[in-house]
Amino acid sequence: MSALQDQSGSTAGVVVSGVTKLYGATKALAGVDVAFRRGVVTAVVGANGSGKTTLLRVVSGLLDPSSGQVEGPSGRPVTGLTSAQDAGIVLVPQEPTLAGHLTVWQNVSLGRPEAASGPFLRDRAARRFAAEHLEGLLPASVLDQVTSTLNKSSRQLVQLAAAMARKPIVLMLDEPTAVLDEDGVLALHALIRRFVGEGGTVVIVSHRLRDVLELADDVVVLRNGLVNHTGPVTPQTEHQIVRLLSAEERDNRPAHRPDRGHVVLEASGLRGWRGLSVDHLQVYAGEILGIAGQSGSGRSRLASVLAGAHPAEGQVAVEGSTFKLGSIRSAQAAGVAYIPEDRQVTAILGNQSVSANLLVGREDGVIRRGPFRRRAAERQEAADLIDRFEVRPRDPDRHAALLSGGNQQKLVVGRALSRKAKVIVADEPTQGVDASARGAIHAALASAAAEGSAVIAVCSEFEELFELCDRVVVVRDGAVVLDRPIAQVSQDEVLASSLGSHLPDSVEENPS
Ligand SMILES: Nc1ncnc2c1ncn2[C@@H]1O[C@H](COP(=O)(O)OP(=O)(O)OP(=O)(O)O)[C@@H](O)[C@H]1O
Repeated sequence: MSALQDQSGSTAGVVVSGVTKLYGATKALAGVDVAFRRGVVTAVVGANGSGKTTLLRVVSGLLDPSSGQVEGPSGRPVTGLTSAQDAGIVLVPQEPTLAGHLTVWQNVSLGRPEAASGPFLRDRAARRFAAEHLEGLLPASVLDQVTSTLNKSSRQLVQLAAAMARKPIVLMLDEPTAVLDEDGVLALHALIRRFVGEGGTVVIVSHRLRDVLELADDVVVLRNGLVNHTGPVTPQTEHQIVRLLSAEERDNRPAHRPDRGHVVLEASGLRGWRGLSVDHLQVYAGEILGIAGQSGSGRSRLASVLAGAHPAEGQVAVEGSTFKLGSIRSAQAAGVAYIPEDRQVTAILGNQSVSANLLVGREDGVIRRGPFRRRAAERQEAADLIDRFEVRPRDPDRHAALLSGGNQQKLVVGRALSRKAKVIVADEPTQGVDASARGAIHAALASAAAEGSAVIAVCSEFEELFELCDRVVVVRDGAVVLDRPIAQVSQDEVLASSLGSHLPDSVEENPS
């Protein structure tokens, strides 16, 4: 960290002056003036598409601003990637940039002179170098693992170790906690506190209010590419942010659902895929079943088998008819809609329009009459979905790749929920979306259940689990270890069973 201590007494880490960024007619940044202080964590919050990622990319030299300028910690202007790197500005992006086929130690050490001789890594030195930077984030046992075999949370922590290995003075984090499990969040928070304690500057983009309130000293709220509010985090901040972010007052509570109906999905004897072992699971019409568990527990594996996205032994039936496990097509034909976890990789057709992404695969009477597609009806349906799921900008013809991360996610969710499926399997349905869209997605899942669908949602956040679901199953080591109505279980019990630990007797006697 000597680079940090070498800095002059100035309190300004980064100064952004009059920065605009245009993408054709879209003004992603419309004249941003903001300073990120040294020794301080600044949270940047705002609705999906408000310009947060664009601001981080401009500051870290990945994007040239259309006008305005950025000054780094030494007071020198940042004019591109190299000058940002020279200024010690390091970005950890939303989408991981690791080389999946390399080991963890190779990814952390890549490009570091301390670990190389010429263009080649010195294996022992590089491994030692990587181990130092991984400490406190992940156990040393992962050093030799091929990075693509790690779960998302661990990959994100490797990305963070690789960023710290670049000896940053300014650390820019774009949604770092979106994919982290609870341990990962704690490790990240500890690392950030240490780093700012030594004089570093941290800028963190996050949709999780918890990050802002627990971690940040300053907060910057962006709205439509402009700074809408900036100031210290105080006890009033939570209320202020929620008010500033919700475009309109909305009732986020799910609609009332009737009592659950008949069995819609029934799984039995599921075996395989890294120890998955579920004897029997039923999901009923009108209910939202939450799947909880630690990262790596098998919660996402179970969801993807139920959705036909991964083969396994055993059977899954929808209203009595089995479909072919491992065949999404067969599951879809049986009435299953799937919102996968890695949606930007597996679900977005980047070079297709927003409207094509929303309507892909739709063959129902709204869209088609006999052999003909109904173009006007298609446009209307796409416009309705854009409104309902708050996709921004409201442009059905825009390439999906040009949307912000949260808005791409709304496309995948909107597509799945518009099909009137019998079963909806949603893996982290609100990951990365803003507070307002989160409410819209919860309401859409609740209304699908109210109309008789069986909804299955993988929830890593307790808040979402308890707000959204009627029943919870907890998965540990590939097996269901708890299955309970949500009204009869406490957060402590869910946590304890996911960890395989026991609660003190007094708590076990009084669940809820
Ligand atoms: N390469 C691009 N081409 C065209 N428009 C873009 C491009 N990248 C971003 N935009 C647009 O710029 C605006 C700001 O996007 P940005 O990714 O900065 O938002 P964000 O606040 O990070 O959103 P999120 O919370 O969803 O990640 C959006 O309207 C987006 O559609």
